[in-house]
Amino acid sequence: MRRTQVAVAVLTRADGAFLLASRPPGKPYAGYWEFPGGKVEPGETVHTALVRELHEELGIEVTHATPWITRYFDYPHAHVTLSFFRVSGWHGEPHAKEGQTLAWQTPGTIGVAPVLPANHPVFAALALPAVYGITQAGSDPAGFMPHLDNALEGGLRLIQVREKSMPAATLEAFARAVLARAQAHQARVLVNADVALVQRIGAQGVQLSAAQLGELGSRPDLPLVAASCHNAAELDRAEALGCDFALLSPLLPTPSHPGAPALGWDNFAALCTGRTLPIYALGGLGSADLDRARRHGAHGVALLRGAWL
Ligand SMILES: Nc1nc2c([nH]c(=O)n2[C@@H]2O[C@H](COP(=O)(O)OP(=O)(O)OP(=O)(O)O)[C@@H](O)[C@H]2O)c(=O)[nH]1
Ligand SMILES: [Mg+2]
Repeated sequence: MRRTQVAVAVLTRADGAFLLASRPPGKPYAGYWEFPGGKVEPGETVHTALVRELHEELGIEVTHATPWITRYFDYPHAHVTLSFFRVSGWHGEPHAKEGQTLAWQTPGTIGVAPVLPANHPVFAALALPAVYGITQAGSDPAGFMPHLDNALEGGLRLIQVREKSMPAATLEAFARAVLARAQAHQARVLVNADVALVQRIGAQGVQLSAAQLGELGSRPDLPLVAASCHNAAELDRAEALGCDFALLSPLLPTPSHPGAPALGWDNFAALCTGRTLPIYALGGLGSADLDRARRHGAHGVALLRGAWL
């Protein structure tokens, strides 16, 4: 069956709420909740289709839309490729022009049902924050804690414990301390590479190395599984394993990996295109680079030094 190309919008307000619409009577899956959007017509790019659909369905003019993730789903009536965009800028007040019902939703707590079956993983992806902080305690775990507290106070909600040079016992104590502080802020913690350590301390997930991606036969049984990727083959593997998100690095040259060839923005954007996984850009970035990273297809930015300033 031919694949139908669909442009889909996650219209997001400044307070983080996003818009869902119920499908009007007469369409397949009438009454189901979906993101606004619709089919790409001949001669259109996905972006122009998105702009047209939001004008037709909601009466708004899109001013800022960035590519996000892609979903491939087979319905009995159609095989669809759903190209999701985040829409964060528009003129006008969204209103239902086609008999839909509209509802603003908070990420993490969807208050409407049923939703279109293709969309379930999309809500989990939307609940991943924009910034992923990677610890840099080095040989001073105690000295790192005030930086962690500051970052949590400042809104950091996703953390990777990655301390390659820490002895095992120190690392376990450090990871437990990070987890306790994170949980007080409903922040989630992943630990680099060590599934057994994640399970022992009850952290939310593991950040798999590219080498582990090649070795694992199946997804570790944890709430969050992320992958560290550097090329298309590793991203393919991360998707096949059913990871929740990926890091893609190094985007720019960085002092933490001197001499490693950087991808650059164009290669980064090409690697993000068509991916089902949300991708965090890593390498040489600061939090001020979030919008630029998103314009190149990133879900968010992963920061080492930049998360703990
Ligand atoms: N708009 C939209 N479509 C979705 C989502 N999820 C999903 O599986 N789809 C599927 O994508 C396809 C295209 O959707 P659509 O019915 O909105 O297309 P459209 O606006 O061009 O409508 P039309 O064909 O009635 O003119 C449908 O098969 C729909 O089930 C979603 O979140 N939003
Ligand atoms: Mg539509």
